[in-house]
Amino acid sequence: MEIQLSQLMPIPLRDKLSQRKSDIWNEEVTFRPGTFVKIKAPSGSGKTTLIHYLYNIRFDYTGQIRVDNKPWPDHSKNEIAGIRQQHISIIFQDLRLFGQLSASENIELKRVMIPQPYCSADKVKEMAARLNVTHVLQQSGKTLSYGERQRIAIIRALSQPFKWLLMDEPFSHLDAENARLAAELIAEECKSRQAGFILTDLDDDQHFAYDVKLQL
Ligand SMILES: Nc1ncnc2c1ncn2[C@@H]1O[C@H](COP(=O)(O)OP(=O)(O)OP(=O)(O)O)[C@@H](O)[C@H]1O
Repeated sequence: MEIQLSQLMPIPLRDKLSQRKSDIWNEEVTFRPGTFVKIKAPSGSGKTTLIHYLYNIRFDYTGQIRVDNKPWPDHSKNEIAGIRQQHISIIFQDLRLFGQLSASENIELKRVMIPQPYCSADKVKEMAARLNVTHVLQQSGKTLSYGERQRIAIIRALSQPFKWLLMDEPFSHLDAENARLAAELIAEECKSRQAGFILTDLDDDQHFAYDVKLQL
């Protein structure tokens, strides 16, 4: 599944962004299937805005985003729901766990959303063990530390099928060792699905062998 951007520009940021050079804003960009893409940008330059455009939950832009060769607005509601269940997964910067549900229930909601779950309950346990969060699985979302929330959000995103994984500063609350463990798991899961990812971050990093590096 290819994602193509054509002359994409956030309407509220047009004046600010048109004054600086970007590899993405107002350019032609194609994200090829299976590629590991890093998008680097300083704070406030639109990383979250871009991720929300790519996931089709924010629409205040000019230009076009084509998913599977079709602009987002031309997809029906059912098609969009299907793409989010089967083809595009996401780790939000603000994580978006349900505070009243346990960590385990937060993951389970996503895992069983599709009739044939992609990933088994044992696989979830295995991922939790690898990311050192087994001990918080029964804890409510609102009592988790941000680092724990981030790892639960990563596991939740990996528990569904996808061809693209969108990640908005996915290691911002993790220490170096836990970030390394999370990156290793994400890379493995992407490779096994022949999936790509689009990751935003503030700075350079060595977490992945990126195929493409872009400046926002
Ligand atoms: N709906 C909106 N209307 C106007 N301005 C907005 C809107 N949403 C975000 N902004 C502004 O757009 C800019 C980019 O915001 P965004 O959250 O995308 O940046 P970011 O690169 O993800 O930042 P950070 O690294 O701090 O998370 C910010 O200056 C923000 O204040």
